[in-house]
Amino acid sequence: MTHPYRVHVDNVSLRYFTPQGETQALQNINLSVKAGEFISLIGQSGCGKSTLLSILAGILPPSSGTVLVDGQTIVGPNPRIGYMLQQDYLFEWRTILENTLLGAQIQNKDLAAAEKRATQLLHKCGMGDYLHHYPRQLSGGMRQRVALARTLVTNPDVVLLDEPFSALDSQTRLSIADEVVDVLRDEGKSVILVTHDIGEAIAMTDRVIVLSRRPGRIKSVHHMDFPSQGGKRPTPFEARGCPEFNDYFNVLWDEIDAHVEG
Ligand SMILES: Nc1ncnc2c1ncn2[C@@H]1O[C@H](COP(=O)(O)OP(=O)(O)OP(=O)(O)O)[C@@H](O)[C@H]1O
Repeated sequence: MTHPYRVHVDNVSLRYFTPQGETQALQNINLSVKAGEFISLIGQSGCGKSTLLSILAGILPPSSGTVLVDGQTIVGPNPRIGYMLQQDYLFEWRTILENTLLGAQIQNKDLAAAEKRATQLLHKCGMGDYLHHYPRQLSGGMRQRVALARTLVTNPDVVLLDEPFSALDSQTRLSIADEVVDVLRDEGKSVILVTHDIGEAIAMTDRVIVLSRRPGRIKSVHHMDFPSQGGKRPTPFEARGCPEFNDYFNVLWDEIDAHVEG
């Protein structure tokens, strides 16, 4: 059965309970993502972006509401959902290929098939010459490319990206954004990106969702429509050169800034 949306967040709220008291982190979040669509979540620090991503990943149960992937309720970590974090968490004693295979081993997948896919993915991510290197031999950008291949090796339908480039220098960020988007679009994934970088959200995703100050609610939704270049959406780097980029930036800046004013 096909569902109109790959991911559907239905009225999700989350309240943290600690010895210091309660924190209402998210309130009545409704959101859908189509197959192959890229969205981003932006908002002030503490508005609940990472909390929402943890709920989507199935590692934090919502206090109320549900998350569905193709109509199926997410009740825990799910192989259909891949999660790429700010830190790459590569194991230093495993080669690049062995690191990439990790998820497939944990999920008891056919290892010969997984090795073939891992090798293909590493080539696709520009790491084909480094299969038998160790993480310490790689730059930060190269390590994140390996982390992407590792996230994709089990072929999840949905990929969650939590500030995936924030540990990288600005030049590397720009080039890796192009490569990551290229691989994820080519693989047909649905992507949910959390970032503090408004430019990254505009350049990389089809829709930017602004969360309000805590408790996080959806404040506004913005479609990033760029004129196609050669029949395709411009790459993140090309998008930054389009006049629309500055227009979107100003709108989103105001959205977040206006919010600070209260
Ligand atoms: N484990 C926890 N226990 C209690 N409160 C928490 C916990 N994790 C987060 N919070 C609180 O919930 C709110 C949302 O936090 P969250 O980390 O999701 O925000 P964020 O938008 O991702 O922030 P940032 O942009 O700074 O990473 C914050 O007020 C935070 O202090």
